[in-house]
Amino acid sequence: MALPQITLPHGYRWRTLTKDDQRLVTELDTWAFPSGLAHDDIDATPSPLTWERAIAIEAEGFDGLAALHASYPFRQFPVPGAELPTAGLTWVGVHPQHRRRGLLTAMIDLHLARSVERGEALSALFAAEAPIYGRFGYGRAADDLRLEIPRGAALRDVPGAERHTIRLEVATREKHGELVDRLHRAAGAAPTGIPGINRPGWATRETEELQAILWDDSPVFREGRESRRIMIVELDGEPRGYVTFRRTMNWEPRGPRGRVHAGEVVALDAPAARALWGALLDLDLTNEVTPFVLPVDDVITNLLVDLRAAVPRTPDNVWVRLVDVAGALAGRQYAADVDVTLAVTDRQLPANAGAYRLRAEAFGGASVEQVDPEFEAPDLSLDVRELGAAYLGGRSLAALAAAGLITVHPRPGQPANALARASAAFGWPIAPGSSWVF
Ligand SMILES: CC(=O)SCCNC(=O)CCNC(=O)[C@H](O)C(C)(C)COP(=O)(O)OP(=O)(O)OC[C@H]1O[C@@H](n2cnc3c(N)ncnc32)[C@H](O)[C@@H]1OP(=O)(O)O
Repeated sequence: MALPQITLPHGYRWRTLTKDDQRLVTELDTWAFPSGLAHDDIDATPSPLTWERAIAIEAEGFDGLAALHASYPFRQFPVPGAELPTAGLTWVGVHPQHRRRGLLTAMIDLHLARSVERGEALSALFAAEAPIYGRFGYGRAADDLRLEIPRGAALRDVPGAERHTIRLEVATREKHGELVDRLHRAAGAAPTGIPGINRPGWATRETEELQAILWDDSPVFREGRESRRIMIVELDGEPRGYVTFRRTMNWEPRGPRGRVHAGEVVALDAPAARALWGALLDLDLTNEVTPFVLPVDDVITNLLVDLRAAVPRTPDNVWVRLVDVAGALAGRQYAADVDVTLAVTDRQLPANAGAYRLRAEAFGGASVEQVDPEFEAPDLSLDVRELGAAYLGGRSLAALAAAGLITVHPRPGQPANALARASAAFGWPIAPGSSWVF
């Protein structure tokens, strides 16, 4: 497929990539993200890339690649009460010799143009550095929770947890791939068991490449940790949840100080979650459990008697950009009835700029109509970046307005507060978040 016409700075040209370019990609990638690993070791592991979505930049008189970006084709990216085709921007890197010349800017323009062509209403990403992507219309849409939970930390009781049993095995795709995929999807589709109330941002590994990298267990990437293990919680022989983990050992004068590095902690209901966490917090020779990323409202926040002792931190998780504002607004559900007109600015995608009247029923259908702001005065004015931040339901429009990032236009004689109503509608009962970094 021909690339859309996006101009590069003088002396640079676009280059498509195939899997035969793996070494070039590794060389550029280790310039952008310093790594002590040998290139042969990196190339021996599966690549997560969907090659036809990986685009590089070459420079005149320069060996190798000057820059690279790619995206994952998420066809079912969860948004509040629905799923939307989404381009998961990833592997963005510019060789340090070519930085700050506008190559990232050109790559984002190309990425957005291709996303429009493919009909992807959203783009989502994890940011290597938080200040990079706001200028391109991405909003910080979700946070995640990092914990360091002391071994044996007291947990609240949940009736029925005691009926569960625990199985511990070495994790392999052959044995656990189907189970993990099924439970992960089910936990994202209905984290509270209420049909339709999903976890926005809970991306699944939709491609074969993403499945392959998930299960790869090359020793060079383990950093002294053991091979990947899995703990499965069962009720009457039926799997109800799992956690993947690796332990490290540390013998200190006061005794063993091992650590459990938990990958993904997933359970279908509260009793299963209580049983799983109870077992995870009770592994011999360890004194701490560090889950990788958890949703900020994960059940563990309410099960732990002393959350403070687990030193909670909440860095940014998924960033979201609306590629098609009308399609994205109509493509999610809302938590309250709403009728609001939004005036949206968008520097990179001017076709998005305009006024949109959004009408939706709580947890039902939504419709969006582009209107003439001359005749239909907007209630709120905001940039596409703020819309991205609020889109998954994890960041309140009212809080963004309180920070001066959204302008509210009061309507004379209308008592209802459009900001409060829109804020309630854009929220969602379950916090957004992805359980893995893409
Ligand atoms: C989704 C992902 O893959 S996240 C991974 C991102 N990659 C990395 O962090 C790897 C290391 N860094 C890099 O490869 C590069 O420095 C990049 C990709 C961050 C930036 O690439 P560049 O080609 O230098 O960016 P470009 O020249 O287009 O800069 C565009 C603007 O962003 C700003 N910018 C670029 N990088 C950063 C940063 N890390 N922090 C803050 N601002 C930044 C520039 O100053 C510039 O601002 P201006 O328009 O006001 O002048």
